[in-house]
Amino acid sequence: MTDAHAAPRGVGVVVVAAGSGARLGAGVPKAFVPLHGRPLLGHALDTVARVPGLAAVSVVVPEGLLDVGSASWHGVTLPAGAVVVAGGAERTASVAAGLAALGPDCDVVLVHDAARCLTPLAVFERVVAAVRSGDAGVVPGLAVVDTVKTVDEQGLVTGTPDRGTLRAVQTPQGFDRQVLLAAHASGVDATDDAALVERTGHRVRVVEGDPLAFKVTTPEDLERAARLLPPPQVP
Ligand SMILES: Nc1ccn([C@@H]2O[C@H](COP(=O)(O)OP(=O)(O)OP(=O)(O)O)[C@@H](O)[C@H]2O)c(=O)n1
Ligand SMILES: C[C@](O)(CO)[C@H](O)COP(=O)(O)O
Repeated sequence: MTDAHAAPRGVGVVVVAAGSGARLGAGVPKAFVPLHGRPLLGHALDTVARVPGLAAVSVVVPEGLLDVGSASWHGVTLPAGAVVVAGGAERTASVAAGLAALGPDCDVVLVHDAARCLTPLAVFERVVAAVRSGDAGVVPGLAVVDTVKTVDEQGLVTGTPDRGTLRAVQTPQGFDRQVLLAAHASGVDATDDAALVERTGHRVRVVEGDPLAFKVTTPEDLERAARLLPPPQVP
């Protein structure tokens, strides 16, 4: 856990962008689909570059898009010093690859979905502040507005959890770096990084998320993002 008495080092951010985007069905990997003329990944990185205390960034992309080096890499401007690495077949493997590529200068790590490309900076700041306050893991979340049912394989309801105890969680998810490394060392797959940390017995806190941190998953989500993002300024 981050030592409250040691001088804090910086914040590292792993941006996962290696998914195929099957549900979006755009014909190119989702993070490289344009939104107002620029890839979702570029929009996500605009905000990552403004995270206070930023010390390292790793961007995880599909193997076929590792051709970094051109001035405008698939229309994406990388934050200074960012490294680009290949992802894995599942999100967990992509996060592990990005985590391994982060430089030594960070003690707090944020894991962020490129697909949550409109996440406001304030969410990043809330997550970092909570990790720095001593929580091993911190996730942004929103209260659930629908009643949620658990079901069996036949679709029969097996229970109705108390809605007041549920949160729909988003990214960036923030962690003490050593805790996240240990959690990923298990090699287990999970739908988010906090679940891996929870399994190691560490405390994970939920802070307030933001509706703008929604994940672009379907064509309708992409249309919604286009409506929400102010159009680019024409000189
Ligand atoms: N093997 C994978 C799978 C997902 N991701 C990233 O994890 C985030 C959340 O995943 P999701 O929205 O499910 O993206 P896709 O896997 O691309 O979507 P789909 O399931 O529709 O193919 C995205 O930024 C995606 O690029 C990744 O880096 N590596
Ligand atoms: C990490 C995540 O965005 C938190 O809500 C989510 O679990 C990713 O799920 P996906 O199926 O990989 O999109």
